[in-house]
Amino acid sequence: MSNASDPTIMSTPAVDRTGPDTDILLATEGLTKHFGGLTAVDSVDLSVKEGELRCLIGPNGAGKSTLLDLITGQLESSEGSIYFDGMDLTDLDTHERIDAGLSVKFQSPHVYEDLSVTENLQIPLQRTDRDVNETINRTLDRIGLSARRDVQAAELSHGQQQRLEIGMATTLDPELLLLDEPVAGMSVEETNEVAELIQSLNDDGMALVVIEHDMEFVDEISQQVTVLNQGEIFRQGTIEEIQDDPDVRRIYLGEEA
Ligand SMILES: Nc1ncnc2c1ncn2[C@@H]1O[C@H](COP(=O)(O)OP(=O)(O)OP(=O)(O)O)[C@@H](O)[C@H]1O
Repeated sequence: MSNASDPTIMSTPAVDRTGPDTDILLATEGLTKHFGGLTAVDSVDLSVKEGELRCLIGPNGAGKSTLLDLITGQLESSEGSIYFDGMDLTDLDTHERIDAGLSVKFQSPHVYEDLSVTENLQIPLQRTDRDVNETINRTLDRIGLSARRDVQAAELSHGQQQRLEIGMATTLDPELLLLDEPVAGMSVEETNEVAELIQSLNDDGMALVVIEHDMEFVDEISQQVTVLNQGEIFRQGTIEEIQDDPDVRRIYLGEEA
């Protein structure tokens, strides 16, 4: 989505940071969140390029989920700005951010267990003029649940519920999908299925930010990695650079440098 035709938005700095003249899709600037005396996210400048797959890692309590909640608007920032696709999202609510092209899947499944797989997928399509049947069929194919389309969501395995929720988060083809620990508690087979799904979404051009603890999974899916520690960006680089960095091993893996 682009607002290049809107002169009021063109005159804002957001367009310089994430607009049509740059390949940066999301940029946070000085993003900060205080909880009382604790600074959970501390002056974070995070950039995500169009079509990029970036993993966000870091020790427990590093601020990963808080950063994701600030980007989606679930939490209000204490300081700083969030730019996305030429717009300043900082003061927009979550629904407006979704309309702008952001989507999120939180850690635990939020599917409607009493509804069928297809009925769950219809929920995000209520406000769209898309061809619902075509969109649902394409999504079912993408998440590998075509054969289970009429099954109640309560009957699905944990891994299938997670894939259904990724399907719900992607029916509207967001430009950026944020995933919080998408393979937590999954078997190896379920983890591999989600890895394939994430890669196919990325192959289709979707940018993703994935919070993850499982380094094997990060190694499998990731192009770029950001390490958060004590609310700050500690390192950024490729998975190889991050894995070989002795300071990252010390803070993240608990090893001595
Ligand atoms: N609503 C809240 N009120 C007060 N403190 C909070 C709140 N949410 C998070 N925190 C604190 O902010 C810090 C960052 O938490 P956050 O959950 O973002 O870390 P995380 O990197 O996602 O950790 P984990 O990997 O364990 O999920 C922690 O010290 C946490 O206790």
